[in-house]
Amino acid sequence: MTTTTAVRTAARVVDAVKVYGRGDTEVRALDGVSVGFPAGRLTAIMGPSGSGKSTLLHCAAGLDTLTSGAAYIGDTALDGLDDRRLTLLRRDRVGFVFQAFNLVPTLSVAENITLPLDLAGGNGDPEWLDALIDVVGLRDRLHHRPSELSGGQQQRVAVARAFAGRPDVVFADEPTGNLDSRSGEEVLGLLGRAVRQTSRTVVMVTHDPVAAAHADEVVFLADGRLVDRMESPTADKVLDRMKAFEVSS
Ligand SMILES: Nc1ncnc2c1ncn2[C@@H]1O[C@H](COP(=O)(O)OP(=O)(O)OP(=O)(O)O)[C@@H](O)[C@H]1O
Repeated sequence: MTTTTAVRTAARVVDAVKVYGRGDTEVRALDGVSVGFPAGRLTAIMGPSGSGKSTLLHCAAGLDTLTSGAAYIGDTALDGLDDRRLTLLRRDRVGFVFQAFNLVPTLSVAENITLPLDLAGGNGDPEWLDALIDVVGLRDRLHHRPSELSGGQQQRVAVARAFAGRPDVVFADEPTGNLDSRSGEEVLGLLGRAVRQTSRTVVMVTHDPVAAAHADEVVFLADGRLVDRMESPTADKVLDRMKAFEVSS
């Protein structure tokens, strides 16, 4: 029997190229990126503005397609999927958290959390949902409407919703971008707990070194290329690495 110590990747891209526009207006947002996001970990994607962070996240998550190269969720190649299968994969195996909370104002907190499951025609796993409500600390708010919650609480609902269907990987694009620093810390702490307590995978785009310090690892992009990776980041180390980009650009 062969034993392997290789860490399973929840999502990855190989030789990812994304070109927007044509001719004079052509932008090479991703220029040959190969990166894997290990299962059971929180990975942050950092880099200067315009370096391709959101493009990488969207292409890795199947929200956008690559110009060339390949994107995988687990072992499933996204470019081999027709629209229907891609929709099912996004629904069943991927969760999303965006800067805007995107909650449905007329639904309660509980209904917002289970909305993806309801749309998929299932009830989800009651024990999982129950544990999740404790992880996000929303048990006493379940029957409130989003407008009755603070921004931080609303984003916690969005995080719970993203994890509700036990996805293989949750993609978060600037999840603290609309929050004050205290609420942002709460949501980041929550993402970290969700990864540790539920063994799920989170990939998060951020421009904030303090946010990136919550990750197990940071990957750095510059000009559409992967230029560095940092294990066990601290805000200071990430800030120093980002300053080096300013010097070199
Ligand atoms: N839909 C689009 N059409 C044309 N160009 C685009 C499009 N989306 C992104 N770009 C360009 O691709 C490059 C990478 O953009 P992207 O949003 O991925 O960067 P980012 O690192 O997330 O930036 P920021 O930190 O400012 O959000 C930028 O030059 C951007 O202007």
